[in-house]
Amino acid sequence: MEDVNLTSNHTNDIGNKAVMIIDAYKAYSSSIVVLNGFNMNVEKGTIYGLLGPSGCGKTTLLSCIIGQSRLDAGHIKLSINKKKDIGYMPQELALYNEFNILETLHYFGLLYEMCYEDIISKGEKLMKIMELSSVKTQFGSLSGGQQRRFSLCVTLLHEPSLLILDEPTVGLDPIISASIWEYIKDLANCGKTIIITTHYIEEARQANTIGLMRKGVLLSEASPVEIMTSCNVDTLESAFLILSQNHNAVNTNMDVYRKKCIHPSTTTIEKSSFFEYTRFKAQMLKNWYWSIRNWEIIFFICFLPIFTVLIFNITIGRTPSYLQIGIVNNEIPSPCPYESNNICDNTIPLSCKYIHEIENQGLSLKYYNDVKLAEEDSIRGHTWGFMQFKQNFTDMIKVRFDDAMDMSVDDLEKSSISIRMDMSDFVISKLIEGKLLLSYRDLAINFKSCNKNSSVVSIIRTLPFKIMQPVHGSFNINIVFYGSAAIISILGLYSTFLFTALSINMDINSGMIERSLASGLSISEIFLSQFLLQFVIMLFQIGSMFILQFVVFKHPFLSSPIWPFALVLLQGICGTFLGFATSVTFDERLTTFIGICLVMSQVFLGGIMWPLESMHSILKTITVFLPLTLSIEALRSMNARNWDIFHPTVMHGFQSILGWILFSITITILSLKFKSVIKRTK
Ligand SMILES: Nc1ncnc2c1ncn2[C@@H]1O[C@H](COP(=O)(O)OP(=O)(O)OP(=O)(O)O)[C@@H](O)[C@H]1O
Repeated sequence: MEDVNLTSNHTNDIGNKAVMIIDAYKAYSSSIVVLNGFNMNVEKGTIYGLLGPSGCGKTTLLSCIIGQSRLDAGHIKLSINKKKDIGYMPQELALYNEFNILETLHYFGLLYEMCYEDIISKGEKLMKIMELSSVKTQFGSLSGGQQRRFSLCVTLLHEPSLLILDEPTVGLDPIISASIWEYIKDLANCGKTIIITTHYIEEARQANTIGLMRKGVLLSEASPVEIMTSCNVDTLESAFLILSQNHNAVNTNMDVYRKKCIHPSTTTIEKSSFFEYTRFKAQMLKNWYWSIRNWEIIFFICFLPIFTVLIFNITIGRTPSYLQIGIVNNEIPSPCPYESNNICDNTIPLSCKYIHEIENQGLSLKYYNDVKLAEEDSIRGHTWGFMQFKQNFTDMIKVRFDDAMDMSVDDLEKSSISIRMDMSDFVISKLIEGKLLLSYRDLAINFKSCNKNSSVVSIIRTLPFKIMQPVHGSFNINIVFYGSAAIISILGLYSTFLFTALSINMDINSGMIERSLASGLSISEIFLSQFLLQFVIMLFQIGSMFILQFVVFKHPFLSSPIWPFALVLLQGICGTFLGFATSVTFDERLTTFIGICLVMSQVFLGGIMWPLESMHSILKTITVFLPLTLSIEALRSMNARNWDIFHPTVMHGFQSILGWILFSITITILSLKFKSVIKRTK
């Protein structure tokens, strides 16, 4: 919403006038000058018909009168100074299709600080006048004419003294239009002032005064009869044609225009206060109705993180089953015919003992008598590779480790296990490689129970490493645990961003925000109520993600839950503010693209797919400024390393997310200040 400049020396002492506009200027750009020295006077208790061709600036003018837009220069003086003394009916209906009539009346009534009984009695009276029936009917299911009449009911509900009606009869049949005009005339007789715009020029004959607007100025302002008499015609349409032809519009000289705009514009309408409990309650009530009517969206947003965490844990990091490798064992006819696999039994060949450990690692084996066959099967994709034990493998390996220096190349070859793998799949080939090494390690462990001096044991003990307990983490390393912090953080930020941007955009597109702001609601109340709704959803989302991840799927969680929870909550809050910032700065489509960019960049550049350490130093510096990079690292460090809040890594994570929250708030404030954003794009 644009701010409205309020200067104290412009009082609303304007005698019998309800509205005075003095020397008004307004342009959207150098090519769209809408008001160019515009003057207008509306007497109290009269109907003022504002006429002009489409696009001449009627809506812009009305929006300046109600304090939604600001003039570039000039003065607006009103006999009233509070927004709630104005009843504004926008050109578009700007009401929720999903709400029923009672809910809509209840919302707007509360915005105007009316009590429930008052809302009901006045609402029913108006409904009768406008010939509308059940209050339980959904607004969206009313006919076009009924919707327009109901929109007028909403405008009249709080009995305002100044009514501003933007094309109230557009698209209505003549009978309904006539009944609306009759009612408007009754209101004027009761002392209300009405400004009405219409495309139907002849309809405006019923107004007390008519203002003919063209190219940013008022061509004439008088009673319909006076206008027709002065032009010597008997229809308003002809009069308008003559006046337009006589008017020599000059192209606006922008330098002159800018000089005019040196002095600030003024208006006597007050800005809505920052916070008013009743209006906030109205907004919360609206959010409640909205959530019930759009339960699918609420359900999706609440369960999106749960569903994703479930899928993540169920699908990623699991060991692929039925990984088959081929075995060619020239030492003994395959498969090994031994009943027991006693590791200490020296009569069992070493190849059989090793094959047994491989089976224990969950790999399935396919035996071949010929290397050629094993190779062909592997090329066709029936196995992930094959290994070959040579003849006398056990004997040769003993020699290799007892007396390797004197061995021939041929014997050395016989003491090796040849492995040929399908390396086209990175994950599976690395997994099989790891399993083969692990089965070798297990073979070694099992041998410990046998003769410790055996030469075979010495094979196992050839590596000069003693692997000790890890500093952080466990031997049972898992990609899912690595991604744990990232998945929670991305869901925490993205789902709140999505929900906020979606609901604010829906409100902007329906025109509901514009209409509510004209009814006195403040931007702070809109954001606060949206934030509260979002906060409740966020608590549910984060709570359920934590329970699933750390209780059900037992991801490492070494720290106290307070700081990790607080960090994810801040990430959610950041998503909410980013949602505000983008939805008030950009339109719906751009907001969607920004959301997608946010997730993609975070996934690919934020150290989620691959460690940051592998990135080019310039890219690494850039990624630090993404919303989640540092806070994901902080969360991972708290959970897996038990680092506290004072550790620099954790501290930087908190600082980074707080910085992004501040950045989003700043963008929101700047957008609201410099752009007329709480408006549908025309
Ligand atoms: N937010 C905006 N940004 C840029 N241009 C705008 C904006 N709002 C209106 N305009 C332009 O200003 C001019 C006046 O528009 P406005 O809606 O005030 O006219 P109008 O007389 O109410 O038209 P209509 O009778 O068709 O509703 C139009 O050329 C319109 O395109």
